[in-house]
Amino acid sequence: MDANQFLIIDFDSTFVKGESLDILAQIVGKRHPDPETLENEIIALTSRGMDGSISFEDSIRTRLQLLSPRKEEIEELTEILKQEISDSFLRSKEFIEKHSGQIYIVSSGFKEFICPVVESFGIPSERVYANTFVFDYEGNAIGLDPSNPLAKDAGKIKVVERMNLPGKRYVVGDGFTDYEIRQAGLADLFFAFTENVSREKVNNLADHVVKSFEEVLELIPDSKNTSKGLKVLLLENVNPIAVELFRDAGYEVELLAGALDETELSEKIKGVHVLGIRSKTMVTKKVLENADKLLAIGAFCIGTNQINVPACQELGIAVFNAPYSNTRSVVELAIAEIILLMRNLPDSIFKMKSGIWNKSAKNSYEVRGKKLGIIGYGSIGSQLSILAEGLGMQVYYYDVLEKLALGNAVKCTSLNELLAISDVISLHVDGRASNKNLIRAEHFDKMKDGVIFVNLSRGHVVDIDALSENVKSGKVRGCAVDVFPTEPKTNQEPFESLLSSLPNTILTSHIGGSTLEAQINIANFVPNKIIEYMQTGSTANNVSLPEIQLPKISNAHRLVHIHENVPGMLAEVNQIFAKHKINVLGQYLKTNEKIGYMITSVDKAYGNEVIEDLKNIEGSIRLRVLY
Ligand SMILES: NC(=O)C1=CN([C@@H]2O[C@H](COP(=O)(O)OP(=O)(O)OC[C@H]3O[C@@H](n4cnc5c(N)ncnc54)[C@H](O)[C@@H]3O)[C@@H](O)[C@H]2O)C=CC1
Ligand SMILES: O=C(O)CCC(=O)C(=O)O
Repeated sequence: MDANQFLIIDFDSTFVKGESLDILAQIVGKRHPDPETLENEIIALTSRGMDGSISFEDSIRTRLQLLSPRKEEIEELTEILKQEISDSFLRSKEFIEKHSGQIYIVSSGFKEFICPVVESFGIPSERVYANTFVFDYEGNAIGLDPSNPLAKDAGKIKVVERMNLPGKRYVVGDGFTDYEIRQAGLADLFFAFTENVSREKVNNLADHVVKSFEEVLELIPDSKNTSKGLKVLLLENVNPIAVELFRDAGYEVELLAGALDETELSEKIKGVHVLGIRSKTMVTKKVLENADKLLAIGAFCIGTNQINVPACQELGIAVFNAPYSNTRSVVELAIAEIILLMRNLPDSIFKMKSGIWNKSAKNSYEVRGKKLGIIGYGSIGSQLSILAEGLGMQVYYYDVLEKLALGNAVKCTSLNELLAISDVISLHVDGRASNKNLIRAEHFDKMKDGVIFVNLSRGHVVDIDALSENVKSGKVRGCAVDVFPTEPKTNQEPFESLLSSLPNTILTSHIGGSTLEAQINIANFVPNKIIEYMQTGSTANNVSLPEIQLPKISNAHRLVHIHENVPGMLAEVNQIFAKHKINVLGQYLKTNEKIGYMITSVDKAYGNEVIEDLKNIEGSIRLRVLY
């Protein structure tokens, strides 16, 4: 059992073999005129209270009135109960002692006889929630403390609500009132415990019916598998491998074929822990405001401009992408398109399909010796540079960052220099907002007459009207466009573009990265990064939070604290650990200009107070208990 798991155990007929008040009836019966009737009445009232056929409040009050036990009779009961501990609990004594910090007894019985029984298992009276007797001056129990919520119907619900345990809660018991905790949404699982008694009505409601405490322990989910109950929403038809990987790791996965618009996604995102998208889904501020559970976003592509990354950063949401998985596919398409356009093939193919035979060398050129200008010399641009050189092209490039020239490529010091020199221009910048209309009318004016123009980067980077005008005028002799300012959300939606009827023009449906190889690479890469992040806190390769990759520490508990990057955070967090006598085994903090990301491994389980204290530090953004 891990630090964020808690067991809530019933006492009567669960921790001990019988119903305490039934046993008490036998003891009290020794001084009663009609012991048999008393016993039968008590047993019947117990049973009807336990299976929910009368209210618990009525059941306990009537039983107490009938019994009126004396102090020494309660002491006698305690001694009997010590001998009546359920066999499987006795066998699990070592486990209970070891994890007693996470075990609570919640019973409608009485502390007076429960505490002495469970304390021998290391469970102190503070973790026993039960009724207490009210005694008269002669030591007779005349009632029960009415202010205790357990004296009333639905008492267990109130108690567990107040306990506010910070993690997974598992209820073990044989009665309807135990199930009610789960029904109220305050427990993750309810185990109907049938080692001593089996109540059909209760069993039917349980998540698991168990014959022993060992069975409970076997069925408690491995909390290191932090994915249990977590929801993944995958959009835009990501490869099924991703679905399998998340399902294998225990996530609940929903896969949709298309993208969703802002309104649809704002609704759909509620309750989702991990969102997977490709390039079309816009993760806007509004979507994030509705993302009540979101911990991570996977962009199953290179570009992340469709995601409001700064907002994710402020909310402590990790954003992962696949920075290299489809690079080669885009480069190959760019090469293919450059060759096709240099040979004027789109028009020749069209003519042939229309029944026109036109054997001609007009407007048909080799790529060898031509000048290729690459705008954006990142992963794609620089790989295109190598392949194009292999075909005999002379490569020129322009980038806003200082980039090492590969092979014989020549760096241009300005965009205008590149535009003026190139026979072919290929765009490979990222989709940052400032790149909107990076290439517009004034830039086409600066290009050579008869230039070939390729855009496989992002639609908004080129002014489509200007491109269209320049193709029509012949300034641009041919163009290939894979990305558009507005793209259909699904394959069922129609596509319209100004460019559709232009000569020597290749239009593709944003398929630069759509090869089987690339999609398989991405579908493996992104889920694995996210699963690792969810389990260990490792942010390696994410684009929103500071990056930390961690060594595994065994026999430790780990939590993640994401906070505003303000002075003194490390000290404040560690003061809290010191205050609670928790020893730090490993700690990693990395900051960027806005936030700090801190992972701490500690030597022992921490309770709600620690978590609350950490959450209450001014500037805390998010606290995740990993294990
Ligand atoms: N059509 C498709 O299916 C695909 C499209 N892409 C697009 O290609 C883009 C580039 O991908 P990578 O090369 O992997 O990214 P990258 O980040 O490695 O390279 C982008 C380069 O562009 C440079 N840059 C940005 N703005 C610039 C500007 N205004 N002028 C000059 N240089 C500028 C950057 O400094 C960087 O070196 C992606 O961001 C994505 O939008 C990526 C994969 C598939
Ligand atoms: O394959 C896709 O859906 C998008 C590819 C892309 O544009 C990217 O990787 O940035």
